[in-house]
Amino acid sequence: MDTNIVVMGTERVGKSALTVRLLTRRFIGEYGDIESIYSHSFMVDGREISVNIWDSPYSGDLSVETSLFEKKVQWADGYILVYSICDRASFNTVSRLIQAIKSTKDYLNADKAPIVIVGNKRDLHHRRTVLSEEGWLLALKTDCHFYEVSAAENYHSVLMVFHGLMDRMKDAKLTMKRPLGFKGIVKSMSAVFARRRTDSF
Ligand SMILES: Nc1nc2c(ncn2[C@@H]2O[C@H](COP(=O)(O)OP(=O)(O)OP(=O)(O)O)[C@@H](O)[C@H]2O)c(=O)[nH]1
Repeated sequence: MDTNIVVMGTERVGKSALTVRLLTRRFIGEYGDIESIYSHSFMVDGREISVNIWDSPYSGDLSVETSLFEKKVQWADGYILVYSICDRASFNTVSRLIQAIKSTKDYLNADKAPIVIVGNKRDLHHRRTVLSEEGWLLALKTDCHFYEVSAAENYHSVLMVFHGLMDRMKDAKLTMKRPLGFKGIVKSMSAVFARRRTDSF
């Protein structure tokens, strides 16, 4: 059984660091800007769930009409929206992303979207510009889960983020949705790269 998760947020907030931490338990420091879809298996309630994780760079354009954004929203069963606690603009973007995902879902007449908000770089608390309370409040207002983590320092808190999302998806009975096989992944990726060649999004 496959389920799809997309990781979104502005540049340099640690999307790749979180994804790589989950997959390898390691923090390697620099990740480049390669866009990837990874596969990973989770045990949830004694059942193995195969998850495709799309580590996706920020396109800057959140309009519902944007086909790439719409494609990501449509592809995913759950969303991890990342900001850096040292970067207020990245927090504001997460707030806009939540609205954009919700309106895209409405526009597509699709199911409710399980979303987890992640404040990353918790180890840099001396440079913090976004309070934990602001993250909690945003989550409360938008009916999302919230975690503050450090991909640099800790594997378990990162694992909690993904498990938290899986639980929400299970509650929404979305893990039973359509499978996306390898062909589907390749198709999504080639759509992304085809668009990249013609468009600087
Ligand atoms: N101190 C600290 N640095 C982090 C943490 N997570 C990521 N970084 C650093 O932040 C920078 C950006 O991390 P990436 O994982 O590449 O961020 P990204 O969001 O994937 O960036 P783009 O690919 O540009 O969209 C790198 O230098 C990482 O080492 C963290 O938890 N703490």
